[in-house]
Amino acid sequence: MTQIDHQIHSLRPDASGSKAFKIIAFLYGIAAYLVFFVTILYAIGFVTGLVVPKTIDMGTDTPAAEALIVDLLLMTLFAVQHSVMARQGFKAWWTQFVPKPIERSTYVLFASLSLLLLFWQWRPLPPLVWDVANPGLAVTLITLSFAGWLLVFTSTFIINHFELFGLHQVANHLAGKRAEPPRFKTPLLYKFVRHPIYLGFIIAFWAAPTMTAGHLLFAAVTTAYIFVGIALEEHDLVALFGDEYRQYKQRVSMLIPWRKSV
Ligand SMILES: C[S@@+](CC[C@H](N)C(=O)[O-])C[C@H]1O[C@@H](n2cnc3c(N)ncnc32)[C@H](O)[C@@H]1O
Repeated sequence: MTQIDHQIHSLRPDASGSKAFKIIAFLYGIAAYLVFFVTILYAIGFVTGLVVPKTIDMGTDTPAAEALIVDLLLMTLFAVQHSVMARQGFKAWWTQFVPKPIERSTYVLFASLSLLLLFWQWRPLPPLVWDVANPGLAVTLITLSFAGWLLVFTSTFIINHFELFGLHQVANHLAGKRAEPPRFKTPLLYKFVRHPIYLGFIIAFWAAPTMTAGHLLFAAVTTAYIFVGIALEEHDLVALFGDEYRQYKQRVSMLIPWRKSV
């Protein structure tokens, strides 16, 4: 058994546990999923500036330098939490304390809470970088942004929405089933790009008719973080799936379907 095989084995949700624990774990999984769902809906409003009470261009009036530091700290907190807790080594360590069936739900809950903290504490940076005056172009950009969010949602369902957000694991545990080990998949959009979810986020963050300095900071830092996240994720995927993933990387672009990219 390789080290990775051992880690995967140790991450599989345990089919054991009392009925009461299984029910509590299931309810916890549903609660974590609902928190995630509210957070992602809020994220759409936060970035597009629509519907929600506090958007990326609202918040406490703060001197620019202070706003820059606060916003960078909030994004760093999210990036560190999101990346560190997703690594196989970290999962193998913390499942000594967190029951395996609820490991993914706990990850989803922590990621959602750090995003909610970002939305709450975000400081606006109002200077305009661009403001599209042409109504047709403005509508095209906002439509493109929603197309980005749609790409994110669709891709999660294509790869496995309920497993990504922990519901599959708690439902399996409740039913007394052992989870299957992770499988390499290239369904639909994954045949054209390796990271359609991340592509959707990039489109959603950049396609804005009004781009303030604060929004630009958010789009630039999250895009940089996505590239770091891809490097870390692909390192793990190569360790998990070996040549299958190496060949996939050679065959299929990272983000842009019509251009072979690394
Ligand atoms: C948030 S999803 C993002 C998936 C992909 N990077 C994207 O942008 O669509 C991250 C999870 O998907 C898994 N994953 C990514 N590509 C995969 C593939 N081709 N087959 C199976 N799992 C994959 C990773 O191991 C990780 O647990």
